[in-house]
Amino acid sequence: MSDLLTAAQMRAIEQAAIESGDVTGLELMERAGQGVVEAIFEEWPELDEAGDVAGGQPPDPRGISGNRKRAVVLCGPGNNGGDGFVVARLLQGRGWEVEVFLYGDAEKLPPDAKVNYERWLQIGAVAEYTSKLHMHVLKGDFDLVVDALLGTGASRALDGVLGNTLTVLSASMSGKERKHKRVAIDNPTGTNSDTGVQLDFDHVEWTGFDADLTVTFHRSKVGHWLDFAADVCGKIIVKDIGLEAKPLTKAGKSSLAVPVDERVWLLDGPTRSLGKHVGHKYSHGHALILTGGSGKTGAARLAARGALRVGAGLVTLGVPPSAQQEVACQITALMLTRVGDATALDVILGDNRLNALCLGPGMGLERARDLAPVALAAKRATVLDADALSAFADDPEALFQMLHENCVLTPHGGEFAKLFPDVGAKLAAVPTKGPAYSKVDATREAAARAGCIVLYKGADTVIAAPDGRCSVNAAVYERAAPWLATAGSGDVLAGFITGLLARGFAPMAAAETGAWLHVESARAFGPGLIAEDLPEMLPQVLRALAPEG
Ligand SMILES: NC(=O)C1=CN([C@@H]2O[C@H](COP(=O)(O)OP(=O)(O)OC[C@H]3O[C@@H](n4cnc5c(N)ncnc54)[C@H](O)[C@@H]3O)[C@@H](O)[C@H]2O)[C@@H](O)CC1
Ligand SMILES: [K+]
Repeated sequence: MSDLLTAAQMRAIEQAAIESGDVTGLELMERAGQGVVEAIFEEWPELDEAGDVAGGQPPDPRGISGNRKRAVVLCGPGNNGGDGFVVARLLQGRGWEVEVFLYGDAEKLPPDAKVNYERWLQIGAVAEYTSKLHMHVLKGDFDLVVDALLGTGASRALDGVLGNTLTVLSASMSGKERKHKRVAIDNPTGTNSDTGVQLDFDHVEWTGFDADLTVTFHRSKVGHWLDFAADVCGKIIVKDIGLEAKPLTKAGKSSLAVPVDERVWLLDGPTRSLGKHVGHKYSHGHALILTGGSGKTGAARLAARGALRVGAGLVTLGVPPSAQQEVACQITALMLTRVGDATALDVILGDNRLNALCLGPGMGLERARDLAPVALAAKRATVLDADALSAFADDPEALFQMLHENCVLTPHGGEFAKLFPDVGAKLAAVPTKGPAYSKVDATREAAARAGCIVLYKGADTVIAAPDGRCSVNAAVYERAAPWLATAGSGDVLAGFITGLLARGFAPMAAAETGAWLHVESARAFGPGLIAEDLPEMLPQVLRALAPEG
């Protein structure tokens, strides 16, 4: 999958293509409409029978309409609506019966949309989009409903006519009983294409357009992978509309978000190690994972198992004396060392072969506060998770001052909001104007402030570096793994990242690769997963990726 674009980036690319004279806006709109129609028939070939009419040919004027497929196209007031008029015309050209509804004032349509509105008027009617529309659709025996109401220009709260109708339409026709398919053009109305967040609407159970398929153009948009949108896009198909990637300026490029895929592992996963002696355990690094006290060591043990499975040569658990017995009884391939306090840790870190640290899982707030300064002063690649983040909730600045560029912070939503309260508040706010602020923006801002990698967890995990690099590891669509939301799963993730750091992965690559493998391990196991299973699935996942690795 290629870069993910914001609405502004997409507009800039379109604008540059239009200004270069290579293509007109009208041509782009035609290609967009064609792309949607192609995607519909690729996804549902059965819809292409088009009654008794050959694809692409005008309908038989004798009108044997019994078998004709029927579509409702809902058009909005902008260019997304313009795409809808193109789709209506092309479907009709393939013999479909098409009903078109317009939300908004035809006189105020932007120029290209207006042209396509008028082209449609030559061959069909346009009805007003009213709050009663859903009744019509519900009663009708339609094969397809096309949402061309709002696309990348959706910018504010929905009004009652738009919101109520979409809610009733979606809510009353979900599930298998529904006969028709639903396609959203560019993004389902009710979502913001930058943030994936649901547009505001004063309705308790507001759902928006719940699509089976979302057809977008040139590149997928960031919002397709984040938040609520991932629940309602159905499936994403990206259609080429003849735009080249080049017009993004250098500044624009550095603000791209990229999706994480198997390349993060394949790049150097199978071979990455520290020294020339690939076969030696120290050449695969040595991770130190600090545990909590007696009765609280499970989380760190999970992390340690993850670090070992992902290929760290050695993994040692740093335990307080009170937990030594407990941990010793539980481990085999892992090692154990006493880390009673900060002084003890300082001594242990005199061994330079300890090249990656993990602080946080089950550690306890007090121990985390005590040990973090020494651990961070040692300047080893370090993962800070769970208690190592919460320990600084009252004074995040104290933590930021100690962090260095080889650190990876792995907060979930609650921890993120405590460490970066102003950023969290911006993310939670419902924007009424201006560009919307997404989880991508928030994670980037947090990484810049912390001066290290921030991995903001969720089904839509976002990973950012202080220099603006950013990637999205989304466990949605065909990668959905809802069973990953299980106790201890985050500890294993911290362990994966620590193990990769020990092997010499750069912090950003370690975070991306760890997050990607985490989801793959969950998918390989399937429902019923518990955190202990995640490290054990890794060999299978890695074998499938690089059998010789
Ligand atoms: N610009 C281009 O050249 C192309 C644009 N394309 C299509 O154009 C879309 C973007 O077009 P626009 O920028 O016109 O944006 P949209 O068509 O998404 O929406 C803009 C219109 O909706 C109104 N609006 C925004 N939020 C609203 C709300 N909550 N309730 C009611 N009305 C609201 C705005 O006032 C404006 O009239 C893309 O998503 C894509 O589908 C494609 O045709 C490809 C080419
Ligand atoms: K739409």
